[in-house]
Amino acid sequence: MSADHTPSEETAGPADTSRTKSAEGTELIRFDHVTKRFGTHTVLDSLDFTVSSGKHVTLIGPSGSGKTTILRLLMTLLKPDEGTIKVGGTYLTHEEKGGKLVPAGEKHIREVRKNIGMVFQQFNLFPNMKVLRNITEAPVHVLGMEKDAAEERARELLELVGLTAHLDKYPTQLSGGQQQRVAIARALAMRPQVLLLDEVTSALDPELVAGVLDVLRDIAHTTDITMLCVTHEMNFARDISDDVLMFDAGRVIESGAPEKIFSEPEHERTREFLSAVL
Ligand SMILES: Nc1ncnc2c1ncn2[C@@H]1O[C@H](COP(=O)(O)OP(=O)(O)OP(=O)(O)O)[C@@H](O)[C@H]1O
Repeated sequence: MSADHTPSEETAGPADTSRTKSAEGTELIRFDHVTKRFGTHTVLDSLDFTVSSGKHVTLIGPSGSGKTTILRLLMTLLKPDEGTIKVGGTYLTHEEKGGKLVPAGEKHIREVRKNIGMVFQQFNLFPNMKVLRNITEAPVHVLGMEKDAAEERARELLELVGLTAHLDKYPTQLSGGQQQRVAIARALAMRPQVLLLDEVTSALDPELVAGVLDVLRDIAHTTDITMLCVTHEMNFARDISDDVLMFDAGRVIESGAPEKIFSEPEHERTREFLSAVL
């Protein structure tokens, strides 16, 4: 579903964000016949899609169409009722034991999930830790990074998100937009292969939205990280996406390059949705 993307040297920018380099264009995320129900409500209906390494893929569609559910499945905050999910060629939902596929255990899930970083609507920073420590905490305690190396990396990332002057502050001393930029730096500090962005500006005051989107545009254009993004910011989606997937009722009804989806949508539901949001 995701279009091929020609490898480009210019994507190897100042913040090399991938922990395990995988060749650009290889399959990084795979959903195979994934069904998710809440009670009798089928939110994802035998969903198939793939995201290739290095791509920026945006999920759009009406409220309740299942976009956030996809990100929550990838974060293993939810489990699918049917189907399988792979990240970097490894099952997230299952593991192979004795030649058989069995439901994944906690250890396996933790290992695969290290490849995935997520930024949520609410910034979810540790309130009792200063900005620098918010960013170094997981690399030190989860990846086992040396504290000095983690701090050096955190300083680089704070520069990337424009917050060098604030590293010694507590989250409550920052604006919502600044807190969200710390959350972005914190996610990148784990050197994930894929960054999941779930409506990261929807909890922000309008005047703070542009600053956060600019930082994400910069990351999209100067690093080789794969992005899977749910957003209602259509101009942002148009700017950063290699592929846009239009969801309706738990299925992808249309997909393609942003120029095609935004300018010449084929599906009536896509046209209706875009005319309501653009
Ligand atoms: N934990 C849950 N329990 C019950 N229903 C849920 C749960 N999480 C999501 N849903 C329902 O699943 C459907 C899809 O939700 P989801 O958040 O994935 O939609 P979305 O496309 O991201 O919508 P939005 O754009 O409004 O965020 C909605 O009808 C929602 O109410």
